Amino acid sequence: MTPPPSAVVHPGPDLLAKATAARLVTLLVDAQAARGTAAIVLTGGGIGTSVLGELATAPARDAVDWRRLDVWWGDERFLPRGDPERNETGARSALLDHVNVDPERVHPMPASGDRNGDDAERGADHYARELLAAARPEDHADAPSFDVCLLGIGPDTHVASLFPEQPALYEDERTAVSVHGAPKPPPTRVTLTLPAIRCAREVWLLASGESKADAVRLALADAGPVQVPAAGARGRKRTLFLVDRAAARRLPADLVAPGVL
Ligand SMILES: O=C1O[C@H](COP(=O)(O)O)[C@@H](O)[C@H](O)[C@H]1O
Repeated sequence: MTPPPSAVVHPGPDLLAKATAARLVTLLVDAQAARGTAAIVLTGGGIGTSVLGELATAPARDAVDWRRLDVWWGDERFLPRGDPERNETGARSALLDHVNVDPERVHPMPASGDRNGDDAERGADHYARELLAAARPEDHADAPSFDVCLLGIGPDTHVASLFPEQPALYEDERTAVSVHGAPKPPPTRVTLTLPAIRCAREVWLLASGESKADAVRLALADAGPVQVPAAGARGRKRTLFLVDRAAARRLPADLVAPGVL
């Protein structure tokens, strides 16, 4: 059974980003010690990219063997490679350009105009095949058992590019799909599905600022994932909400350590 989620509240966005980066160093070092390699799923968005920036300058960052890290993305805006709005572009300039990753182990999602042209559907199928090729028999799934999947939360409760009530949320087989008509620009995207996200040992949901307070409350309530996608993003071993005070403002007191809010 999937363990229930828990929440850690930090005073503000800066400490949230720094503390999450420190937590990531420990998780990746532990994963490499246990299994030889580690696999992370990156997110875009404001706080997600700040965490990557903090990881690039974290004092213990070189305790991680960056050559033995597999890097995946939870979603991507289907735009040309190098477009500043792509999550990949943000992750490269915040972190990946500053650490010694093996380019063969970095798996960006498809871009418009690359080998699949402007066909986001074909691009998503290609990504699903890459995930399948990386899965090992012991994963018992069509995607690897990522050590950690980072996800930002939108004010509408979206995670990755899974927006409330959209068809991608009904997907129970494919691990990556295209999204058309996303309510947040750009309208065309590629995203991991909930079954792929649930392959992760740990899912960390990041939220900062008052505009996320209702979304965080709903994501921790017993809401259905079609209405509240963040409520469906759960890790096999652990689901952690890493939030700042403003984003935690509407959480029930029993979910927050005394004196934190
Ligand atoms: O469009 C997206 O938005 C979410 C959340 O972004 P934020 O700036 O509100 O934190 C992000 O997690 C997702 O990866 C991205 O494509």
